[in-house]
Amino acid sequence: MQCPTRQHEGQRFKYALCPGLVSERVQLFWCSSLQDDEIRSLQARIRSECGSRINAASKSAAKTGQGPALTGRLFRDLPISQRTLRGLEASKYTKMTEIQSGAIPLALFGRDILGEARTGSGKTLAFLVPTVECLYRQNWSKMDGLGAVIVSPTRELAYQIYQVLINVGQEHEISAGCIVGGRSLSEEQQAVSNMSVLVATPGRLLQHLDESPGFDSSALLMLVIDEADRILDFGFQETIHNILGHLPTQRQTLLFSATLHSSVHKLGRAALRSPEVVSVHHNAKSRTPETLKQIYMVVPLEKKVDTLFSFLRSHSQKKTIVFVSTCKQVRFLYEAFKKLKPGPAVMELHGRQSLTKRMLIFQQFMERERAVALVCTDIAARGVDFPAVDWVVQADCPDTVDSYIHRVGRTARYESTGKSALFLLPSEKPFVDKLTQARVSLKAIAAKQSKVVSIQQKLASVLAESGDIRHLAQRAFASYIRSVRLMKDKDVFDIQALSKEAFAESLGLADVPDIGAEWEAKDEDTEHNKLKKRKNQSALQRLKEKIKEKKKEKMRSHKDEEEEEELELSQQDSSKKKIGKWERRQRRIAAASKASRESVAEATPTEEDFLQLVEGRQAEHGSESRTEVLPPSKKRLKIRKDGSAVQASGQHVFFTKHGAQASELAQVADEMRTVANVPDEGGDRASFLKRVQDELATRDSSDAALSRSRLQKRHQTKRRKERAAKGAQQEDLSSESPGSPPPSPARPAQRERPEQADDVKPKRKALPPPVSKIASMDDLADLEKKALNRLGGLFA
Ligand SMILES: Nc1ncnc2c1ncn2[C@@H]1O[C@H](COP(=O)(O)OP(=O)(O)OP(=O)(O)O)[C@@H](O)[C@H]1O
Repeated sequence: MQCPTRQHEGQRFKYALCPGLVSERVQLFWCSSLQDDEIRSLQARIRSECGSRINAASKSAAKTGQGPALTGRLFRDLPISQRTLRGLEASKYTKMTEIQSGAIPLALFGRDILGEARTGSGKTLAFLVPTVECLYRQNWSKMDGLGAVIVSPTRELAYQIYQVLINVGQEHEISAGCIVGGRSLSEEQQAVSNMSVLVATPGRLLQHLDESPGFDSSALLMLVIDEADRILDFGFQETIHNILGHLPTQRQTLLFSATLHSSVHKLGRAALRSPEVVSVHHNAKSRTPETLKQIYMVVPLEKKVDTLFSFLRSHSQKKTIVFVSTCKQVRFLYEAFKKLKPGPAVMELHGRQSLTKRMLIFQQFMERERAVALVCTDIAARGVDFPAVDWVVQADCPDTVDSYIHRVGRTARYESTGKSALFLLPSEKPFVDKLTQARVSLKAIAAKQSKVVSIQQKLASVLAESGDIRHLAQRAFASYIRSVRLMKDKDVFDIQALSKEAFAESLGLADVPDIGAEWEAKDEDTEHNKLKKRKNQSALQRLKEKIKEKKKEKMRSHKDEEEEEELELSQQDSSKKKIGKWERRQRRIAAASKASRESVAEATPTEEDFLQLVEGRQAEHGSESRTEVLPPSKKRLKIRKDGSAVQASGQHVFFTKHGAQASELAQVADEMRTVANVPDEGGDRASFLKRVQDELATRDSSDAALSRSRLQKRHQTKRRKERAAKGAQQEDLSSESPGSPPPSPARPAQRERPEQADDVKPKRKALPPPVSKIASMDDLADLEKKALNRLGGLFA
């Protein structure tokens, strides 16, 4: 089968304004004058060389299976134009890879191709060279409408293909553009009608085919579907079928994929006509490049963030790509790791970023040679050709073996080497068997625990400082749990095996975030139905439902609280009923007496004694410390055993060094310190109490001595008076016997109550009854002696 031919005259210099991703002017030079001779000779060569090589090429391609990517065949040996050759050489492409040497001759000959080759094996050139050549040989101009279209699953990949196209086609005169979602459709509409080659994502291409009036695809020569497996994974099957419906059936189609699954074959059947299957690594020992070293680590969920951080820090000079399951995880890890110093240099790439930002990061990461880690979702998993990536880390287990292969394919591309690490939860270990069955061999490695740093505390403080990052952590938590819930392969993904508390803690969260009751539901069918329902709802409806659900939950919890309160009250009531009248009265009396005791206790100087004595103890350390301990309010305080003081109102007061009341936090800290220091302080208190007792005893005995001497004085005065009176009597009544007058009742002076003596106050003995009559001076002396003895006994 030969390429369809079309002849055009008057081809002149063309350039194109790329209407999609890149707004710069791109010039693709096409032959300024038709070189009919060259085209004729090329067609003759293709007929003879490629036609004869058709079977041999596909057979040898299928046979090789392994070995170096480059075959030794040179681009210059191909029947291709000088312009394409110059473009290839300018881009440093001289030797062909296996997929290129297998697919290009067949494609030049005009055959449809179903190509399968490992990641990084050069599929892009395998379809770009035939595309450019096909248009060149047809003298294609913008007047002919759309000549070739290349469909790619992602914007990044489309942009990358577009760049290779303008490099390889730099000597040609061709208009090319890249159209992807995320830009204004109307801006593109005018430009697309002038394009000869378009690189497009499926959705946007269909939109133009449907809605752009000047967009003529009826004469299309070549359709390329790149990363077909990915396109199908993204759910573009229907879109592709609709696109096919717009395109002419008489066309050449090239379909490339890293994996040829039944679904890809199915698409191939719909899109291709009698294709040549070029599967260069079909029989290879491994489905991944030999230059790729692969390891896996079993990491518990709660250790994952620590392990990832430690890994990146210890590989900080490498260029690394980290894959996680969701955009929210990317956001959290990026923001959190940025805050942790010293940490790795990180970048983020995910689908929630604006197109401009995505492109900017994409470009920046491409240009960085080392010492950077790109945290991303599967958006960067397929086809994207970042140069010189040292490590691919899959922090979350991929959904399928194919996803794994695509992810690791971001390193060890073309002839370079690379390494990959897969983190698996203990419950995800069956994934290793699946990889082994799919001809992917990897070694088990354990992280050196001594090298794994725990960043949990640091994360907790980052989250405490920043509400935004805390919010990101909560969302990352929820989105991860949901992603595991949604995974189809239940042999590998077990939501029940996830320790949510520990996971939340590992992200620095104090509580387990609410992920929505529906995600916790265990019933598969119910869950499935709910998801189905959610899918069919509009975003607004979903939001409304969410708010409703939240409100309901609030009401429920409020009601629960109320119910609990009610229950408590009713329990109190019922217990009240059970208490008898007599007991209630007893309780009232007890409560009243307790209250009066407390009020007495508050009024009693005992508390002040403690306070003073504390002051006294403080005074041992100097007068300054004595004043520091005083609370500024000078309210009466009760000192408790733990060193805290209680105001009359019952509120705790803690003394600080400065005498002021400490803040709530400091109070808690003081409380903790007090509790922690109980043994020491207990020792202090014991000696302190002993000192108090000694001092009281000293004071008591001095009081007793004072009282005794006062009493003695009083007695002496009395005796003197009595003697004087007796002498006078004797003078008056010289006949009467000598002696003292009877003493007045011996009342000891009221002892002054020592202020601090309450606690050690001895019981007072009853005083002797007053003596009414004194018989003689001897009696008086005897009485005095007895009284003194009694008083002395009182203070002994
Ligand atoms: N013939 C060649 N000579 C030198 N380098 C090449 C050649 N072909 C491809 N490369 C380089 O190899 C790398 C991988 O090529 P390409 O992106 O086309 O691989 P791929 O098979 O499409 O990978 P994936 O399946 O991951 O998309 C690129 O950096 C590309 O520049």
